[in-house]
Amino acid sequence: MNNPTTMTFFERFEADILCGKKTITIRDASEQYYVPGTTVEVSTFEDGRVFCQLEILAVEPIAFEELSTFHAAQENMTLPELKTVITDIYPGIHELFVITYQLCEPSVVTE
Ligand SMILES: CC(=O)Nc1ccn([C@H]2C[C@H](O)[C@@H](CO)O2)c(=O)n1
Repeated sequence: MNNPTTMTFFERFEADILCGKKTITIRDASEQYYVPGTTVEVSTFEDGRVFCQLEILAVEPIAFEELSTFHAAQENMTLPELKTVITDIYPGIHELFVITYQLCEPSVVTE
């Protein structure tokens, strides 16, 4: 899918994204088509509630075995926690993509 404009996150990661502690997400090949420089609308996976916009900064392939404490810190996790999360979401997967993003400030609506 070219130039996707939406992304979902599990609700349990919302607070870390909004306070800037989580600055990457690691996804499977189906989500490799985000385009750096574009802005995506972000909603919860569970109920589709929109909670922010993110600017995509980079999309880079990575093997599961290459995940490091650096990636874990960017996810606000330890490396064992990150590997468990990914294994639970994507059992048996090796080819992954690191999507780096930054939080967009909410736009102010004026009259
Ligand atoms: C539908 C779906 O896969 N949604 C996902 C996938 C991953 N995440 C989070 C969990 C971890 O913080 C990283 C690494 O996969 O991305 C998610 O919130 N929602």
